[in-house]
Amino acid sequence: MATKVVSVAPRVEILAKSGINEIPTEYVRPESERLDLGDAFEEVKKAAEGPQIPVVDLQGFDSPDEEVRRACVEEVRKAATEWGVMHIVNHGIPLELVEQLRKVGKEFFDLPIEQKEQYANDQSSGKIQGYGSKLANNASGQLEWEDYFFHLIFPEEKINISIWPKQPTDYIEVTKKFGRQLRAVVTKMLEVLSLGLGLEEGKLDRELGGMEDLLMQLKINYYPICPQPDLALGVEAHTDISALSFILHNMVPGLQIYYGGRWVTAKCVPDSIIMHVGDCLEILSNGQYKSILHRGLVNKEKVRISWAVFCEPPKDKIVLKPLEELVADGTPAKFPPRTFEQHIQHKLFKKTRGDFKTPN
Ligand SMILES: O=C(O)CCC(=O)C(=O)O
Ligand SMILES: [Fe+2]
Repeated sequence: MATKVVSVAPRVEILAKSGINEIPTEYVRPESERLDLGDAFEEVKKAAEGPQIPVVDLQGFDSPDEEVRRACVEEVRKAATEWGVMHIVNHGIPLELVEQLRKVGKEFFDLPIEQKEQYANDQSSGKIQGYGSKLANNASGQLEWEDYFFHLIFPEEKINISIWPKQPTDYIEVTKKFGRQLRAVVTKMLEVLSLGLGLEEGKLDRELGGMEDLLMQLKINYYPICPQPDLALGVEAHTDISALSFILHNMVPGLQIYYGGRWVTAKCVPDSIIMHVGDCLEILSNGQYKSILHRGLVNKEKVRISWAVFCEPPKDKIVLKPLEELVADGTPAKFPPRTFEQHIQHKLFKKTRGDFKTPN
């Protein structure tokens, strides 16, 4: 009888709950990477000194006063240029809705494993939406300390609701509502970022596919408690392939940004949403806005959950390249033209080859 070889991703939640004191070797990072790893709670204490991720207030952009609007654009431009990441406050999403989103996501992950497995994705057959854990994608077999749930949330016509969690029963309603609200923030941020580049305010949204084609993918990252946080990573160092990424979390620290030659741990800023510049925006802006290297630490005390929403152009419809307005004799194009799909393949190729220290 022929046996089918299936690669089953181990669920980190099961490992974490098994009571082990030492993590399996696949989760142990290489020695060079381990030098500056640590428990996220310890690292965030150290972050009190040193550089901080900028906090940007978006309220100014709605002001009737042109000066106030301009100051807001400048604040965002500076953060996107120097850091490529910022905490946004007064983003406009009702805080009760953010709380509901956190609640339904947590309730899904609180379900028994067998129930979550009914939503398992199947990466080998291209079914990437659903419940999953990282599959080793290089020879070292290196794994990350997290499970996740991944699905499209916007535009609604493109959603496949049949793969969304049915439990808790309000998951769908709350998550859809959040998707709509976040799309309004995306519109606004792309306006601000366009103006920051001296472009007309609708430019970046259109270049990325606009209301019909720009996709918003939600990834709920679930990082169980880890007995050896100084050996593991929840998410290894990477830049996001998206145009923009938004992150909410359950106020447990973990996110680190590579800035000024060292890892800076993000503080938990109440009522804020984190926004990253991703590779696509770095390309369109000809490198003016930076797609930064970041990673996720784990800890010994608390489960961390984060909600990452990746805003992406369609895979093949658009050729991404530095915008004409930003290319001149003295500032040549820094990136060759490529579709989003080609960009993904290019990055995967570099990664499987092992030279992933400076992704892009
Ligand atoms: O959990 C986080 O804070 C970051 C997650 C992340 O970088 C990602 O999912 O791409
Ligand atoms: Fe990321």
